[in-house]
Amino acid sequence: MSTPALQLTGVSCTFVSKDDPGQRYTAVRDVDLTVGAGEFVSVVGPTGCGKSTLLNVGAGLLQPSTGRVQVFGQDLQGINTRAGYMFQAESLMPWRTALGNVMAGLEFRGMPMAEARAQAEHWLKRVGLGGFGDRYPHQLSGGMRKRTSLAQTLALDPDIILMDEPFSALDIQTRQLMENEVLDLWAQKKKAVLFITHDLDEAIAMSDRVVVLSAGPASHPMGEFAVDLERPRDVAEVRTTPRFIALHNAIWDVLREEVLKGYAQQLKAA
Ligand SMILES: Nc1ncnc2c1ncn2[C@@H]1O[C@H](COP(=O)(O)OP(=O)(O)OP(=O)(O)O)[C@@H](O)[C@H]1O
Repeated sequence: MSTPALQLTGVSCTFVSKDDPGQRYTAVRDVDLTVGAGEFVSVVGPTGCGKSTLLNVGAGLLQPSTGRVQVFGQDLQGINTRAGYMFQAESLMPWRTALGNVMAGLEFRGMPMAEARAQAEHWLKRVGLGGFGDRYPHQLSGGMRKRTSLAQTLALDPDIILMDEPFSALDIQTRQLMENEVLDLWAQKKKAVLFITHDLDEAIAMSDRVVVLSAGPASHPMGEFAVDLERPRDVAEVRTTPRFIALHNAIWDVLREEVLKGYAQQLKAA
């Protein structure tokens, strides 16, 4: 097997509790998680189980309390420079146009201005925003802002793409369009993707593999499912196929109990 793009081995993350600074809270414990080069892996799990924590560990934004993180076989030190991120929250700079936003990362990397502009224009076109480069974020729809973020991430040509519920704020139609766009772009370049979502349908429709996390505390993977649906896929159409439904049932069997536990914990904490 080739060297994984991202490998977490025995990763645990313990925080000082937000509610009681005298207490420690172990969000994830002893997590092994691998994303192969070119593989699309989704992580699903109940709310608050530690999905974003694992993504932040993979991004190098959070150092695990114990465990090892390797990127293409090398121990990760500091920020994961081979990864690009796309988060749930809006990440565009409101004072920059769409083009300016896409150019920003390239400029920060020291790319000459003219080249950065050409690259950014290319990527805006690729995500269907060719004519919108001069618009500011507030002049774009939510879906267009997400597309701009996508162009921003892809323009940097990362080997690993980390996505934390990137489309959760979108309406269902726009969301499915974006999901299909991501799959098209992914199929062309086959980057390693670690995709975090609450939405099991989305996870199955997009991925090669779905990893199910248990409810916290000390969350850990409790099931892993290979998604053997043919590609290319249309995320709306694939949901109606018998194989999708069978996979959904199998994964939901594992996930249901954890979602209920996670929900009960939230109620207790409220
Ligand atoms: N910096 C921190 N300090 C204290 N606790 C934290 C910190 N970061 C995360 N946690 C806790 O760790 C747990 C996991 O959080 P995380 O955001 O990773 O969950 P999640 O699965 O991504 O949640 P959601 O599905 O709601 O987005 C939560 O209980 C959270 O409160």
